[in-house]
Amino acid sequence: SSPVISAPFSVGSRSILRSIDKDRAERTDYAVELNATDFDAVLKETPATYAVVEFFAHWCPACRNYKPHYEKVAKLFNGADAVHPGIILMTRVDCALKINTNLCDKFSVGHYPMLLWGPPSKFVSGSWDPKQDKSAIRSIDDFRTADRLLNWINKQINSSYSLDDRKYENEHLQTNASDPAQIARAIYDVEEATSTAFDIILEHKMIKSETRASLVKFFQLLVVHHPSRRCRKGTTEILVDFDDVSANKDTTNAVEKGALKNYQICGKDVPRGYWMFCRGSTNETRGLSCGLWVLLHSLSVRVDDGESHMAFTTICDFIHNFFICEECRQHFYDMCSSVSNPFKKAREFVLWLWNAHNKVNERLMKEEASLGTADPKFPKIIWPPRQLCSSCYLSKSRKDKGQIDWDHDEVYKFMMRYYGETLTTLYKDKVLLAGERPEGVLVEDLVASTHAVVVPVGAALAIAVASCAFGALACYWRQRQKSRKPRRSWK
Ligand SMILES: Cc1cc2nc3c(=O)[nH]c(=O)nc-3n(C[C@H](O)[C@H](O)[C@H](O)COP(=O)(O)OP(=O)(O)OC[C@H]3O[C@@H](n4cnc5c(N)ncnc54)[C@H](O)[C@@H]3O)c2cc1C
Repeated sequence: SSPVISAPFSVGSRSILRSIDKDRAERTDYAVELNATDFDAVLKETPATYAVVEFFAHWCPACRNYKPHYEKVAKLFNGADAVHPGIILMTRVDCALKINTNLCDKFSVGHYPMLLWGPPSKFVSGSWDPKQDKSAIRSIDDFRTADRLLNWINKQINSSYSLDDRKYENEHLQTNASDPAQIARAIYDVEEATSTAFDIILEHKMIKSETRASLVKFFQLLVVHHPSRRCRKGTTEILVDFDDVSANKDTTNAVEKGALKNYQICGKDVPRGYWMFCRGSTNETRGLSCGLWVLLHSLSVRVDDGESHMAFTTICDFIHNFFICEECRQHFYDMCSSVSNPFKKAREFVLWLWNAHNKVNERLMKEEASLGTADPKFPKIIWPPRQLCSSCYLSKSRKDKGQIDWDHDEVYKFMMRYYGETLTTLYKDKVLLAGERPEGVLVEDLVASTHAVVVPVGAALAIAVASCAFGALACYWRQRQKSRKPRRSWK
């Protein structure tokens, strides 16, 4: 029988998906444009050691002329193909936008463009005053050309970056495709994809009585296995209250009333429009759909044998009901439906998803080539390439026959490493746990340092009651909770 429930609606297309990505991320530029709503969040979360903020006004001709210089430097440090990633975050704030007036005032912006430099954390809820002697934030006084700006930076941090620096590029491969360490940065994309997907579900009013169960199941999967701690935490909060906000009432009504809008699935500080691993070289490519794939793979490598088939149906149902790209849902649905025997081992599920993704890659490879819609920097490839995992290829692979002989044991090992160990929460627990929490709920207790979840008795019960009606995964999950020792009692 089919593992998925039937689609109750028909929305979306690839173009919608792309326009959403486009709306959400201005990705033609390397410097990240921030505004008063995301300034603190982005600077707080960036893994970079230093930040440059350019305050400008979009009407200012000098700023327009300066932009190519600033971008030249930003290109070295920002984006998926940065030559020196993770060191300096280059940003800009348009002070001509009303929303940014206070922000620009706080940093004493008196002329355009004006550039400030400092550790990202110092900009968070920060200010700058030219009269202030001792400030971790400094004004950059020599930045008129790309060369001069880079020189100024080099002097600050004793570096010798050059505008001519080039990353070693394999002839056929993208730099990020051949560097296994890059996936560690994808934790941000997985968070952004989770948050964006949830927003889309709400914006498009996709939670209906027919789809509700599949969302709850997916949330349960996220609570236990999402690679980001703060997404596990946020999802738990939603799940604990999900019945209150949506069950026993008309779900659509509850959603329309905005009850779920108050919940932020990965917390309030998740950066937006900031795809790191999934940043395309044009506005129309990558972003959300790349982030979703990475999320799905990172879930697949975290489930146990006993959960594998339920995780599979949960993901199939979720994509089918909630992925806004119609064509994608349909193709994925077909692949899900062709699985006839339940998975017994997590390995089978991991490899199924890997193979399904490669089937999509193979199809899109041809389609994008004929339509000219490929991201020139990230053409589709059959994955993983040899450069990433040479042992995944059996030595006698018959490349000439257009066929790859995979060593599936090696592929499995590689997937576990790549999406498991390497892709994991980077930030400090303390910072996360300082966040607000709903009254009486010690949500941090729900999230242990491993990917297992430790739930205080009350919360376990609340979630179980809210979810057990929806199927085996919930009950299985509930049992897992019961068998774990609560760290602190529920208050
Ligand atoms: C479930 C789903 C179905 C989709 N179906 C369609 C469709 O039918 N038509 C369509 O036009 N678009 C579809 N998309 C979007 C499309 O697959 C890509 O996500 C999008 O084109 C962006 O491509 P990308 O270059 O960022 O790489 P993606 O394909 O998004 O991959 C993201 C990253 O995952 C890694 N990766 C690549 N292949 C594999 C693999 N086999 N196993 C594990 N990791 C891998 C790579 O590091 C890659 O950069 C779908 C997306 C999803 C999530």
